[in-house]
Amino acid sequence: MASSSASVAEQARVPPALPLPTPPVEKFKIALCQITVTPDKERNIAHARNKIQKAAAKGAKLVLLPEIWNSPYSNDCFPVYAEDIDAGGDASPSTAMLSQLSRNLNITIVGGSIPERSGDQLFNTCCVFGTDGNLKAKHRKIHLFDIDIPGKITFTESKTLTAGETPTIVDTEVGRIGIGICYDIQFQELAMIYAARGAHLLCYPGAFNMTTGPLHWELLQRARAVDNQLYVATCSPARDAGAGYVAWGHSTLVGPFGEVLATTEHEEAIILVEIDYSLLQLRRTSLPLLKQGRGDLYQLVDVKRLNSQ
Ligand SMILES: NC(=O)CC(=O)C(=O)O
Repeated sequence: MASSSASVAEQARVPPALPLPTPPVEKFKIALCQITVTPDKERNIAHARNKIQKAAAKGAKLVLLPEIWNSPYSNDCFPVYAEDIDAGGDASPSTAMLSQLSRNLNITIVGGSIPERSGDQLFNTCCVFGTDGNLKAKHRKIHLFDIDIPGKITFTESKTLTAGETPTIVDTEVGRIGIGICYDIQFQELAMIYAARGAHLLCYPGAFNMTTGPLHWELLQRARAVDNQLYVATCSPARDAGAGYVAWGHSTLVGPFGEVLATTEHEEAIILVEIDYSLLQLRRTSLPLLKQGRGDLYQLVDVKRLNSQ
């Protein structure tokens, strides 16, 4: 808790120019696997397996999957397709596959998201596996997708899902990665906290829709990247125009100047692209935003860190 001698803001203040940790690798290939999702869960798992193997064979050291890749994206399906990730094994065939592949292929996997059952609650959860096959982090979507755009789209994830309570930043063999799921990208403070904690890359598995997709998908990714001067990767399911929820697609990698480095349309695709972390420091030297922030006028407060002190 905050002591009386220092204000809450002073205690939780995030230094504007936290030194960037030295990443374990400077350059590597990331694969964004924009895959089709069907009502057949076994097929979805086998299909994701196949695409991850293909990506690794092409040299990917980090593979990113879409939001809700083992199930259709619907409140009716979440309870039916949900897995008990903590129980593992047969209780979570989707994450068992990711764990096995990350170990066998010696790659890091940011495993999109799947519906997770934990006791009597359901979450929209992303699992990160290291090259040893171990679960390094689990991010439960913090901001549930409850929106109502009249005549366009209404969706209420909170009908079935519970929101996560923790930002997730993880040290992997391919750098320090901050995780968000889809709607989490709308909330700039989450990305700012990750940047302040030294993230090199933000990964957002997402399934934007046909209204917010064209308006916000690329804009938000570029905004998060340019504001925080880091890489931002997104991965969507491929579009199925006949599905109840139609995904926008357009999985993308954005660089630390806000530049789109690679993207695609809405069909199935594996986007393979190089990340060069040496650009992070270069861009931050050219454009010293982090040093120039006016901490005397405004500050970012890391409430989670403050509460754990
Ligand atoms: N699945 C989502 O969270 C979708 C979303 O954020 C959107 O804007 O579309």
